Amino acid sequence: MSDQLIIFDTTLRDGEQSPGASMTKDEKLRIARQLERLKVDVIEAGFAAASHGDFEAVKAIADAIRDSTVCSLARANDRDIARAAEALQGAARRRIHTFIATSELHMEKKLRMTREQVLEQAIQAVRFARNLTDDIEFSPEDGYRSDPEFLARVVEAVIREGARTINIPDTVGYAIPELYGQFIKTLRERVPNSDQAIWSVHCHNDLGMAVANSLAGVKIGGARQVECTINGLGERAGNCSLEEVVMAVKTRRDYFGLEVRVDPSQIVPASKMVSQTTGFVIQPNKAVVGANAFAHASGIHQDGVLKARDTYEIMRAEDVGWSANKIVLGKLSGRNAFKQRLQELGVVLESEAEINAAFVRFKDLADRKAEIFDEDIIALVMDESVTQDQEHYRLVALAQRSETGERPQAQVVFAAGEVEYRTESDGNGPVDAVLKAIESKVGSGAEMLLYSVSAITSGSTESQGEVTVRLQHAGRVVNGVGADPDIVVASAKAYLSALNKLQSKTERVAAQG
Ligand SMILES: CC(=O)SCCNC(=O)CCNC(=O)[C@H](O)C(C)(C)COP(=O)(O)OP(=O)(O)OC[C@H]1O[C@@H](n2cnc3c(N)ncnc32)[C@H](O)[C@@H]1OP(=O)(O)O
Ligand SMILES: CC(C)C(=O)C(=O)O
Repeated sequence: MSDQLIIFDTTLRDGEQSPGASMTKDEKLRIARQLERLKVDVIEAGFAAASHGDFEAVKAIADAIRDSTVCSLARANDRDIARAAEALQGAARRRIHTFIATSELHMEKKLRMTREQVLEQAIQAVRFARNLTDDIEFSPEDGYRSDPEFLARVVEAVIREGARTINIPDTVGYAIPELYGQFIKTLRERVPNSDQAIWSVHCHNDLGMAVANSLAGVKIGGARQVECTINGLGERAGNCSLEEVVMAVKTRRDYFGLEVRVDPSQIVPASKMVSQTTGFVIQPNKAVVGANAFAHASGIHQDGVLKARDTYEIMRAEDVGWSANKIVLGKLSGRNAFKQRLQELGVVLESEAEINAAFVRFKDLADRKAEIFDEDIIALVMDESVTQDQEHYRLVALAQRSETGERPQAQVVFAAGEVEYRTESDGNGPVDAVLKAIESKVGSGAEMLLYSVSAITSGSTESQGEVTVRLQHAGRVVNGVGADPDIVVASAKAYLSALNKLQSKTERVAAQG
């Protein structure tokens, strides 16, 4: 038996059957080119008989793709099969995939056909398709819920007619891995000409077992083709996810002993393209392609990964197309990850005491903010070095009240050396009230040349605000910077930081004479 596992991607056919995932011809063509870069063996481009648009999409893909086989699905009737063949005419390698349901339920209630009629229609369909092209795949729809004895008769007959691939779908995601694997194995043993075809699995994810079932079909059943989709897109709860099945086979080559042609470095680009095209967002904890798949947020894991990646990673982020793994700093992080990030940012803190003080402030910030970005750390360390060097004024507490139609009020407690001051004021806005309250006690007489606020971390209202205050007094100009998720607090810190600098300059001037 071959040790090559064929990857049959059906994102553009079964994936498109997800409600809301309909794609235009150009979108499908763009994804097909990415699937070719990914080196999937077969691209199921659509269902040519479904509509004029899908015919054109299958045709465009067949005309453009050179390195993967291009396939169209077709019901087991001449019209659908002829339409598929026509759309696929320009393909370098083409496949017609025809199907008909074989379970009692589907035959009786949906097709309203007897077993013998279904058997005959399957034979006629494959015979007709075989006259149009060599590469024919046959699927007994709802195969897993079909009577194995009848299923074996159908499969034997279509192989005799020239079907090269026999795909046994778990159409409604009812299978259990071990049972599905055994089902395929037993079926292969029952079909006398089974070795004249490649066996394939096509699993749906209704019970969340599509990948596990597909892998059992391979390992236990001996299937050598897996039908799958990018991001597990597909009818209802989706299909077997391509990225998971490929990385399982590659990562556990010791167990499966199989080769896949897929270039894993194209997985994440493909996943992003499909997500952006369909608007189906990828859950962060999705295996392989989720934003958190290679991210570490807790100190013990971060420490382990920094010392040896394989302590907590079984795959390399770069191998599947991420730029790198991620150490996400937050409240669960430890000193080692913090120090490493300082180093990466080129921030040099001289002593362990300085690092420890910055780390305490980092933990304090992390308690108030979900994720700490690089800019947060730089601001936090800058704040810290001012504090270490020259802190005379320190913010202790602050309260402010503003209401529509009322003048904002602020109460501030700050320390000047050993003495603590309580002060209050109103102002045009909450920031104005706070700064006026401080100035009313300090009486610096400094003129404010600049007040600016920026969100120093991207994306959300959770970001830290960074406030810069520039003061001028007696011919000297100083900048004070303060950062905090609350911009009124950041403003008070920035103002006090500028006052500290003014004061230390005053002291230096006084000392010099
Ligand atoms: C398990 C799967 O994913 S199967 C693929 C599912 N994908 C799709 O259905 C997407 C594309 N489908 C379509 O665009 C349309 O359903 C078409 C063009 C195929 C058919 O449209 P219509 O002719 O209007 O038929 P409609 O969809 O209402 O019903 C399906 C008909 O096909 C028959 N049929 C279903 N499966 C098959 C089959 N594999 N082979 C032959 N006939 C079939 C049904 O019995 C029904 O026949 P009836 O009209 O005599 O009752
Ligand atoms: C047509 C077949 C392969 C299918 O999509 C299914 O049964 O789920």
